[in-house]
Amino acid sequence: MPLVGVIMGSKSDWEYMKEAVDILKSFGVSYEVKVVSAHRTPEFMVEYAKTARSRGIEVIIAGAGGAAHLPGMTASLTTLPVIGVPIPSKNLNGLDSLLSIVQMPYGVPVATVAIGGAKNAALLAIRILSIKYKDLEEKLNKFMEDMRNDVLSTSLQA
Ligand SMILES: Nc1c(C(=O)O)ncn1[C@@H]1O[C@H](COP(=O)(O)O)[C@@H](O)[C@H]1O
Repeated sequence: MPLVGVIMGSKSDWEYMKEAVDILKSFGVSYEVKVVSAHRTPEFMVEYAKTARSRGIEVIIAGAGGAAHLPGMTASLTTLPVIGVPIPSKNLNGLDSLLSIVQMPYGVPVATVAIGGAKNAALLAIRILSIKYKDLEEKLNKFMEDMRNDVLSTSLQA
């Protein structure tokens, strides 16, 4: 049963959202991936969000671009944590996506990452899951240690 639901407004978002899936895979976290659109498939979005918790999903990562209503609308239909990924858009470089996702009204939180920040969305989902799954805490410690060593071992030619 998947723990993370990765959803996106269009298959055109996949080039960005794939990065979240790659991180989940590298941590051995189970996931499902679906195209769900608040605009184009509103009934499916309602069904997806309302059944997610009972199907065993614990965190939802939702990516959308432009008038990015999917993350907020999903958060309005479930009590699960929703992490929003603003997808870089063609005309406004994702600033529209960012503002659509981040400015949620009180009562319906969406944890918004940077424009195109799908990798951090996955890492945040894993941090949330690590409260319950101790093996993930260990893997996160290792990930951070590797990152630290990588930076500290960098030598630049002056
Ligand atoms: N923002 C949304 C929603 C939504 O929020 O429900 N559904 C599709 N879209 C976005 O429209 C953009 C263009 O989609 P197409 O490439 O399919 O035309 C995508 O970035 C998608 O996330």
